[in-house]
Amino acid sequence: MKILITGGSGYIGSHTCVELLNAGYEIVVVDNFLNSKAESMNRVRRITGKDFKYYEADLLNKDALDVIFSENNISAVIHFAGLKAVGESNNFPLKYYQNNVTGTINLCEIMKKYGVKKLVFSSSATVYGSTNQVPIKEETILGAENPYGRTKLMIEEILRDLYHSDQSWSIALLRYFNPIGAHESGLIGEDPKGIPNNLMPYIAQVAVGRLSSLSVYGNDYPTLDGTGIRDYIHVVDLAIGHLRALEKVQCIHGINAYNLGTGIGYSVLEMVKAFEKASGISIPYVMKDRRPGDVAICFADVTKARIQLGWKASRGIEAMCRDIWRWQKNNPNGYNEELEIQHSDKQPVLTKAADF
Ligand SMILES: NC(=O)c1ccc[n+]([C@@H]2O[C@H](COP(=O)([O-])OP(=O)(O)OC[C@H]3O[C@@H](n4cnc5c(N)ncnc54)[C@H](O)[C@@H]3O)[C@@H](O)[C@H]2O)c1
Ligand SMILES: CC(=O)N[C@H]1[C@@H](OP(=O)(O)OP(=O)(O)OC[C@H]2O[C@@H](n3ccc(=O)[nH]c3=O)[C@H](O)[C@@H]2O)O[C@H](CO)[C@H](O)[C@@H]1O
Repeated sequence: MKILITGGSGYIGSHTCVELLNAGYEIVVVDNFLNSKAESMNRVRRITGKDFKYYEADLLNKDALDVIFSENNISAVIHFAGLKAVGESNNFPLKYYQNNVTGTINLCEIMKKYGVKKLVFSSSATVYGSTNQVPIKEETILGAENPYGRTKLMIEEILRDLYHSDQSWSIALLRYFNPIGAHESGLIGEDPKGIPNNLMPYIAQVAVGRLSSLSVYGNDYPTLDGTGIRDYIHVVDLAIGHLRALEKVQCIHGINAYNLGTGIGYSVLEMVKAFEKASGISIPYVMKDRRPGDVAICFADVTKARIQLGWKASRGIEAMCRDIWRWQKNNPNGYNEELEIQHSDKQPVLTKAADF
């Protein structure tokens, strides 16, 4: 029995592949490589010493999904595949609804056809909108502020309807806070296309000389130093959270949302200092106006995941910064540096990468 990982070549997916393989699971990956490189799959093999199949295919192509399910004995799905850039989603909402929502509906239809009803879904703290009640509990009223966030909210609703129509489904909705860091091998990590939107990849690219200085968005928030506070979580802790959620959906029916964070908030300037300490490199920054749509403080109440999944993040910001730096230093241009990509186990191309 195999676990299908959609979007498994991406940042969080590749780290989860490592943890699944290390825990003895057999996996199969589907990704269209729209926002990732196949090289991450080679790196996962290098880290784990284990082999697995991956398919270059798009969730918008239902026939391709059908082939994947027919060729593999899949018992459960971890569904990462989706577009995730907030700004881009404002400019191209249809692309986001099409990719994220239709892609998920296609996946669920094929899962249903093959009687696979165990699903772990990548949701986001973005479904809490601009709530200012912290720590944020799962019961907080939901409301997203941009098309990306609304795709996550809609998918959560669709999955709730699906469960209510057929209670033999088991679904975990994992609401990630701010995933950062990299595998301690330095072989896989976050490799954003273009200029990073998010804080830590931006800082890492300043450190490695790809960008000149960080813009700090707002120093007049009601926080200790005026800068925004977030709940940063090490991507390996997050990946392990998926294993616990997978175990949960394998033994109970139902649909449940879980916050995956540390429960601790750090400000932008605290993160800059922590990164400087871990890397020994000074990060020049300039204060700018607030970024539209940002909240002052956002961190999770993680009690539910601790009690119901038996999961708790264990890595602190020192480890997060150290591991980002190791990844960035060893791979200053992300996965682009690898000249030769071996496709030994790559499955036939089932569809071209989406061309919206
Ligand atoms: N990274 C974060 O800060 C964060 C926070 C909250 C939630 N999430 C969610 O977690 C998931 C994974 O995020 P990530 O940071 O690893 O992103 P990522 O972009 O690195 O990984 C997503 C992967 O999905 C693939 N993909 C996208 N659309 C596809 C499609 N239609 N068919 C096949 N493959 C497709 C991409 O090529 C990519 O490899 C996403 O759903 C994202 O919305 C991420
Ligand atoms: C607008 C945006 O992308 N929002 C996404 C981002 O939220 P977040 O805003 O929580 O993450 P982020 O990494 O973009 O920003 C973290 C903090 O750093 C600040 N900052 C960020 C970048 C920078 O160059 N300078 C700077 O000061 C920012 O104002 C905030 O206070 O990540 C989340 C991950 O859970 C969700 O996916 C959000 O939808």
